[in-house]
Amino acid sequence: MKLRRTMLYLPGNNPNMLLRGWLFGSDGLILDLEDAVAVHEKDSARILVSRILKEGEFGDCDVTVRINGVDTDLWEKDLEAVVPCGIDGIRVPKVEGPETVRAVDEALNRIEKEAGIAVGTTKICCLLETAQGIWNAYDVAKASPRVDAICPGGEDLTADLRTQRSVEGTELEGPRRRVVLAARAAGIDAFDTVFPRINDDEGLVKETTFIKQLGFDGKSVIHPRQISVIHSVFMPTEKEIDRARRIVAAAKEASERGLGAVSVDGRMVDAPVVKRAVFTLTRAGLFEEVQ
Ligand SMILES: CC(=O)SCCNC(=O)CCNC(=O)[C@H](O)C(C)(C)COP(=O)(O)OP(=O)(O)OC[C@H]1O[C@@H](n2cnc3c(N)ncnc32)[C@H](O)[C@@H]1OP(=O)(O)O
Ligand SMILES: O=C([O-])CC(=O)C(=O)O
Ligand SMILES: [Mg+2]
Repeated sequence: MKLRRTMLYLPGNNPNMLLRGWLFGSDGLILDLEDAVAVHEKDSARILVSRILKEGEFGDCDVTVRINGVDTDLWEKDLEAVVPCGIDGIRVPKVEGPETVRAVDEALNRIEKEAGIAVGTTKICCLLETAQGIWNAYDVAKASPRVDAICPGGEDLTADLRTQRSVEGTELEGPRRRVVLAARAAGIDAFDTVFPRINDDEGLVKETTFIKQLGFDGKSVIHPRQISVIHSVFMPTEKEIDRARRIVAAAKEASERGLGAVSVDGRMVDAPVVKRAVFTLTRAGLFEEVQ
């Protein structure tokens, strides 16, 4: 079991960031070949990323690569360069519908076979950054068993919606709710978009608190200083952990004694309450207590 609260973007043309990115404590890394890389550097970034995947260090981070969009002539070359290196997954930008996922899935099948990697190993995280992509969120999430997460891409999406990113995030509220709903219906993870104001910790806490409440599992990150801020919002408080432990213990005892409903702190404890308590302990990293 592994938490995926923060995924740090590392520009694919920046050797310093690519080599040191794993040291900052994020749960995952996204080596980026798409929008962080200028058009004239696409080939050199692909070579650099592939080399660093082979020779670099990544600790326990979930390692993914954001490839270029399927509307370019770069995405298959990207896959061919990075998939044989043995990564956890790829992030596909600007996914508009299930057919995009199926095209990537087919290419992955071929590349994994040729590389002697078990077919299906490389997961797909889909970025939904157009109105059409958000509209098709559930179909995208179900398009291949490789899809293990979907996320709204707030920067591109606000451009497509003909609006601007506001401090309050009003313009992203509907898309975010739809992405979480689609992800949960499909049984996969939902990650939130990046927070672009790197020096605004207060704004980041506010946004993370909001997206956590909506049900997101984590957030993409552009700067190392954002990681601990997000982790602290996702970390349950001592009080929440204590209560969750007592709920799980009471439920266990009730089941051993053949009892149905029990109460903790004067509140009925039934199956959904236990489920939420287990989730709180999981989020606190107390995996052994929920086995
Ligand atoms: C809309 C989208 O598609 S978002 C995804 C694509 N965008 C990206 O990947 C951008 C990722 N982020 C960055 O490139 C940078 O954080 C920037 C350009 C926003 C700011 O960079 P800087 O001005 O260098 O920030 P700052 O001076 O605060 O950096 C402090 C240190 O953190 C390092 N750092 C900053 N961002 C990152 C990062 N994403 N990954 C790893 N290290 C980083 C810097 O290299 C610097 O290290 P140093 O002290 O050894 O020189
Ligand atoms: O949120 C992300 O992953 C970044 C992105 O591509 C966007 O916002 O357009
Ligand atoms: Mg984008």
